[in-house]
Amino acid sequence: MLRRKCKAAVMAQCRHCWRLYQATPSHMQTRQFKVAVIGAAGGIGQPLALLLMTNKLVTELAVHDIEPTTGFRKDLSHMDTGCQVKAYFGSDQMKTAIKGADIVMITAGMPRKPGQTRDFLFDTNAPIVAKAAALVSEHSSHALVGIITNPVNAVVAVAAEAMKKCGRYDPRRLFGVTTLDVVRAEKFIGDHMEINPRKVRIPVIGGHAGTTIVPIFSQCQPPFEGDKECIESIVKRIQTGGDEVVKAKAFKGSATLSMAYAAARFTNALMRGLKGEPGPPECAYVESDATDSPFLSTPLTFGPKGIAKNHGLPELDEREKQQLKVAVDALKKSVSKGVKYME
Ligand SMILES: NC(=O)c1ccc[n+]([C@@H]2O[C@H](COP(=O)([O-])OP(=O)(O)OC[C@H]3O[C@@H](n4cnc5c(N)ncnc54)[C@H](O)[C@@H]3O)[C@@H](O)[C@H]2O)c1
Ligand SMILES: O=C(O)C[C@H](O)C(=O)O
Repeated sequence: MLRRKCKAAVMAQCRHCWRLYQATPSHMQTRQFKVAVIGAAGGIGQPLALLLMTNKLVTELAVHDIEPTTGFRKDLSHMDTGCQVKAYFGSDQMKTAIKGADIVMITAGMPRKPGQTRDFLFDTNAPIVAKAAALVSEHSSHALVGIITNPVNAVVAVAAEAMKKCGRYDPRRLFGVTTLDVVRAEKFIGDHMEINPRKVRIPVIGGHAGTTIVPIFSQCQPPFEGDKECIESIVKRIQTGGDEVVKAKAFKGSATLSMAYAAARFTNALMRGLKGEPGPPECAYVESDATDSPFLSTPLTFGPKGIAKNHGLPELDEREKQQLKVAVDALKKSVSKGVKYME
């Protein structure tokens, strides 16, 4: 049947002044996105869900946790943002939450306590990530997957192996979320230079733990103002930002609100890519051939299939080259640990 172009004008009422205005009929609106948050009832999951509810690109939000999510969903469902929220809980419902999702953000798993390293969480969190990754492969293989769960450096490799086992691994679609390192770098540099942190752009490459976090001050925009000692002290603060929060929260978890903010920024960048309207490059931990480490965070431009362009290593000064070398040695071990776990 030949389809005629619909010229119908739909009148809608402005919620502020009550005047009628011409609106786009719903069948002509551009398709927007279903995002699933796994581990949604947790410290990061709840504020992330809240931020995603307010993003106009998200039309369906699926919240899943092993803990009940019904009350949390009811709460979100009263928001007049135009995003429909659906709740799922228990291991059996994870697949339904994931089904048809354009983006799956995985934040399920244990956070660390003072004195623990992120690596300490591996045994608990690796099976959770492996299961979620396998379900994405089986039920929504086109989805872009952001892994927030620690230790990111190792569990992203776990997810990749789980997807390979299902025969559905696409390296353009799997990301370890390292945006919090970028957010911290921009904030600490902005404060130091007494400028708005939102005006700062700096690539933070490597991984997401201690010395694997490599902020590239030589490429900071606007150019960084400060001496070598000053750079060293801010680098150290970015690398230990997570420890700073873990210590301050004193056995009540790790970064949740700043992480939710960072994850919402990252999810928004992925959605802009899916729409074919990418913003500036964002760093994330992805399969990479830029160094000897099979995974590395570098600046990426997103597109309809995930990574449209991996910009690879930025230009590095001598100090940054040394830092990257240390990072790559550690990352190779973390990735091997993840791969071995899935053998
Ligand atoms: N990538 C980063 O920059 C970054 C930053 C902060 C925290 N993290 C990590 O994110 C993870 C979550 O942190 P949090 O503070 O939200 O922890 P949390 O304990 O508050 O929340 C985790 C949630 O995951 C749920 N969960 C556990 N197993 C699950 C499963 N099998 N299926 C579904 N849900 C499950 C729990 O019920 C809980 O609600 C931790 O591993 C933490 O280390 C990463
Ligand atoms: O430090 C942690 O354990 C959480 C997270 O990785 C962070 O950087 O804040």
